[in-house]
Amino acid sequence: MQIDLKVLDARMAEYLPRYATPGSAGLDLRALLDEPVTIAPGETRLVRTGLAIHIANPGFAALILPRSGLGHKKGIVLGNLVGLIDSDYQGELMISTWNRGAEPFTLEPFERLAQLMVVPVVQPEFRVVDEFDASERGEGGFGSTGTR
Ligand SMILES: O=c1ccn([C@H]2C[C@H](O)[C@@H](COP(=O)(O)OP(=O)(O)OP(=O)(O)O)O2)c(=O)[nH]1
Ligand SMILES: [Mg+2]
Repeated sequence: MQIDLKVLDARMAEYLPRYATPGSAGLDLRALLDEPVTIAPGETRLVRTGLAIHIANPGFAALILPRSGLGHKKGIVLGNLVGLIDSDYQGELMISTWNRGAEPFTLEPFERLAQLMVVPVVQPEFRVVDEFDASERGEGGFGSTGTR
């Protein structure tokens, strides 16, 4: 599959997203910054990537996810928890960067900050009914099958 990609800032041309290994699900996204930025504990900053994609096919979307190492060790995750990139979005990919940790974090220009995963999407039609066909679970939820 191919997805159109625009390089919105020439500095990103040498950092085009690529799969790090043959089995990678995600592509690292880098921070487009003029200089290092320090994000205080609790602070959220919208960080540019300098890239835009147009997925075009409504059967796909992309998710922006945290990088595990930054998230676990430094507390750098996403202010929206997960970013959803619609197939018709043509604007710049932006990373809502939340320092949920206890220490200030200095983000360096072009540092790998988050990752992008392309996923299949279905857009079902909704058929309004009065009753559902019976299922084993029925309406049980929120621990109804036990907690361990
Ligand atoms: O982390 C993110 C999340 C979203 N987007 C872009 C792509 C997405 O297609 C668009 C809209 O995102 P979403 O629908 O989640 O936000 P919204 O608050 O509902 O905005 P809108 O009214 O534009 O749909 O913003 C990003 O660049 N980064
Ligand atoms: Mg929306």
